[in-house]
Amino acid sequence: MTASTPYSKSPLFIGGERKHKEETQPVFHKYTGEKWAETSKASKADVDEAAASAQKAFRQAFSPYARYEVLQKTARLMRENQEELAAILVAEVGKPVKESCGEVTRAALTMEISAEEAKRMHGEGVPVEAAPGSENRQAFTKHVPVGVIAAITPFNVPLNLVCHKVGPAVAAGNSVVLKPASTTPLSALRLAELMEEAGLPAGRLNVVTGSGSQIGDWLCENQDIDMYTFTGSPETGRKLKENAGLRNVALELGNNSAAVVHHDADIEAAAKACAQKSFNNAGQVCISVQRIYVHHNVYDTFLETLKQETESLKTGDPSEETTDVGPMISEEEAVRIEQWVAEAAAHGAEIQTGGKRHGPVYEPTVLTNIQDDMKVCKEEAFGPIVAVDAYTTTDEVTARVNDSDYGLQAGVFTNSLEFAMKASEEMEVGGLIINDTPGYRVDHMPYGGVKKSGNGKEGPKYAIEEMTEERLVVLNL
Ligand SMILES: NC(=O)c1ccc[n+]([C@@H]2O[C@H](COP(=O)([O-])OP(=O)(O)OC[C@H]3O[C@@H](n4cnc5c(N)ncnc54)[C@H](O)[C@@H]3O)[C@@H](O)[C@H]2O)c1
Ligand SMILES: O=C[C@H](O)CS(=O)(=O)O
Repeated sequence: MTASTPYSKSPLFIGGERKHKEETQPVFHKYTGEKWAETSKASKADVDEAAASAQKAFRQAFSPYARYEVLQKTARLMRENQEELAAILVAEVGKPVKESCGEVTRAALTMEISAEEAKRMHGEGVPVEAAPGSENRQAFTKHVPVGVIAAITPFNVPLNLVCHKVGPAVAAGNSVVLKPASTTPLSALRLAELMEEAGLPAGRLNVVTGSGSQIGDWLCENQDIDMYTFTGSPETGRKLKENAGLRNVALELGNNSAAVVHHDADIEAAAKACAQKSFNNAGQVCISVQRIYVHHNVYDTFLETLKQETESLKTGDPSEETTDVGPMISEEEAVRIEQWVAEAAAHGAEIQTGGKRHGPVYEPTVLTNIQDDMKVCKEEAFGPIVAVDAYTTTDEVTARVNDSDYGLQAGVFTNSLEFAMKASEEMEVGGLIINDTPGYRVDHMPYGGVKKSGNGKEGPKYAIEEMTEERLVVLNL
C-alpha cells in the first residue's frame, strides 16, 4: 500500500495484508475539490475478518518493552516522514501546512508518550493480610489489556486523534480495529504503514475504511470486539453506546468552548490567544473558542484588539505557508455556518468582521450583540465564528459558561487567584485553563469532558486506564 497521492487507490489493512476492494469511496482535496484518492469500502465480512485478525494477534506474545520499541520507532518514522504526512493533512483536511506540520509533531509526541507508558504499567499491593483470618494471604492488582479495541475517529485532527487511540491501545497490549473518518482516512492508512515498518506485529492494527454508519453497526454486532473508543459528535457517540451492549464505550464528544476575559487580564495577550484559537483549523476543533465573555470595563478595548487580530489572519490555500485559515471540510459545512450567522444577524447579532463565504472557505467571523439562546452560542458551531459579549459579575459569567449542554474545557483570563479558584470549583468542565483559552492541550495531560462532551479521558496514561482491566490476585500461602 503506497501513501495516497493523487488518484491512488488505498486498500483495507487487515492482518498485515492489503485488501483492495472493487467498491471504493473518493477522498477529495478539500481546497481544490479534485478527487485526491479512493479508499476501499469495507464489507461486513471485511470487518469481521479484521476483528478476527485482531483477536488472533492479541493472543500472541508482545512484551511491554517490545511495545515500547515499536511505538518509539513509529514516532521516529513519523518525524522522518513529517513532510509527507503534513501534505496528506493539507489535502484531506484542508488544514494549512504550518498547522498540518504541527499536527504531525504532536502525533509523533503522542506515540512517544505512549511508548513510555508501555513501560510504566503496574498494579499495587493489597494488604489483605490485615484482615483477621487472612494472615497467611498476600494480594496485588495488575492491569491487563481488554483485548480488541474498536477505534472510531473524527475528520478534523485525523492523525493525532488516531494516535491518541492506537498509541495507548498498543502500549497496553491490545489489538485495534480502526475506522478513520470517511472524509479524512489517508493519514491513518499511512500511519498503519509506518507502524508496520516499525515492527508492529500483523493484526495488532487493522484499518477498515468505508461507511461510518455501516461499519459502526457491524463493529457493534461483532463479538470479537471487547471495547470501543469513539471521538466524534454526541449524536453518533450516543448511537454507538446504545448498540455496544455491555461493552465499555469511551466517548470524546463535542463542545462549545467559552473563554472569559476578566478586568484584570492582559487584554492584548487574551485577544491574540482568542483570535488564534477561535479560527485555527477553520474553527473545526472541539475546543475551539466559540464564546467569549468579557468584563464590561475592558470590553471595548478587547473587542477592538480581537478584530485587529482576526483581520490579520490570512485565509485561502492551505498549501501556502502564509495561510492561517483554510477551507472547511466541505462547502456544505461552510454554507451551514453562513446560515447560522445569517440567523443570528436576523435576530440582532452584529458582524464585527468576516461574515462572507468563498466556496468552502468561510471568513473568520466575530459576532457581538448576541443572545445566549442563539445557535452560535447554544450549539457546537465547529466553524470559524466566535460570539463576544460583556458581563458584570463573576457569578453571572460563571452561570453563562455553564449554560451549555457541553463541558469539555473553558478558559479564564484573570490574575485573581480568588476568581481562578472560584472558577475551578464552579465551572462545569473537564478542563479549566487559567490565563489561556480553552483551546490549550498538550498530549500527555488528562483530556475529556462532562455532560454532552463525553465520558472518556485521553492522554496516553489515562486512556490506558480505560483500555485495561484491573485484576486482583490473592495468594493463599
Ligand atoms: N472531544 C474530543 O476530543 C473531540 C475531538 C475531535 C472532534 N470531536 C467532535 O467530533 C465532531 C466532528 O467530527 P465528525 O464530524 O467526524 O464526527 P461524526 O460523529 O460525524 O463522525 C465521527 C466518526 O464516526 C463515524 N461514524 C459515523 N456514523 C457512525 C455510526 N452510526 N456508528 C459509528 N461510527 C459512525 C464517522 O465515519 C467518523 O469516523 C464534533 O462534534 C467535535 O466536537 C471531539
Ligand atoms: O478537536 C479536538 C481536539 O482534541 C483538539 S486537539 O487538536 O487535540 O488539541
